[in-house]
Amino acid sequence: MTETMLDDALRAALEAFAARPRVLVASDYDGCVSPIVARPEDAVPEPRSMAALEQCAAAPRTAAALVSGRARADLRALSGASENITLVGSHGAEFAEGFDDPVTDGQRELLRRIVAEFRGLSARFPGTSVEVKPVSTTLHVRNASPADADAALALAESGPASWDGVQVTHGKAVIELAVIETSKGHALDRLRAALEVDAVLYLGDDVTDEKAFARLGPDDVGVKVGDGPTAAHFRVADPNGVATVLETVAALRR
Ligand SMILES: O=P(O)(O)OC[C@H]1O[C@H](O[C@H]2O[C@H](CO)[C@@H](O)[C@H](O)[C@H]2O)[C@H](O)[C@@H](O)[C@@H]1O
Repeated sequence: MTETMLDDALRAALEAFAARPRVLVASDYDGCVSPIVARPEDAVPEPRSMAALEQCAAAPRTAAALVSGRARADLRALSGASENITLVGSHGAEFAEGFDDPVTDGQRELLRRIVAEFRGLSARFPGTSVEVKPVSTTLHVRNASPADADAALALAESGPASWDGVQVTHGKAVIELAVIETSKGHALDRLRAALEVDAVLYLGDDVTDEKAFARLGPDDVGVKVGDGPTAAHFRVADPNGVATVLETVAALRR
């Protein structure tokens, strides 16, 4: 990939951020560190981004994290992140220690029923697929015809998405149903407190990242990746821009 130029305002914000004593550099995974691809299992990271994130994690008084909708174990396997990078899965709910609250038998049973519904839908609509995670499941429609994608999503909405205890997230060519509350904003709050950092940089491309951007303060930097409404103050076009942001911060913190 080619280098992306950062605009002057973003460059200045990154310099001010990097001048803070203790910082956290955190990013979403899919659509940021990895480009969006047809099959979720093929989402490998942009090498420049992972190298820069590892450099940040190794720099003095600098923490690095990936905060993803993925199952934490899948995030570890796909990203190839070292133990130096903090991984948070399940849209901000899944830490190395597990979930904030134990997942109940009732929630496990609800998830089992949702997965069964999704598998039934997926069997009816070619090109759709089901991803099962510890507290949620995702119906993917990226590889279905537009008509089949719309029909599958509509049936998911009117079916399991309407059940009691189900949290609905709309993402990129997916609908995701969780049996616990998830929030990347909560994840950032928890990381900020645990790591005792003075400022946070967060990059994200999807609707779930807006909960993280909403938790950023005046000393923090939020970078939206791609188009769409956002609470972030800065924007880059694509994962190539993410790599440039991370490389810039890594160089400033070295
Ligand atoms: O929070 P993220 O790290 O951005 O994870 C969000 C979801 O990402 C994955 O799905 C998305 O990426 C896939 C691979 O590029 C793409 O095929 C799919 O259409 C996208 O929605 C992942 O599969 C989900 O589990 C995550 O929730």
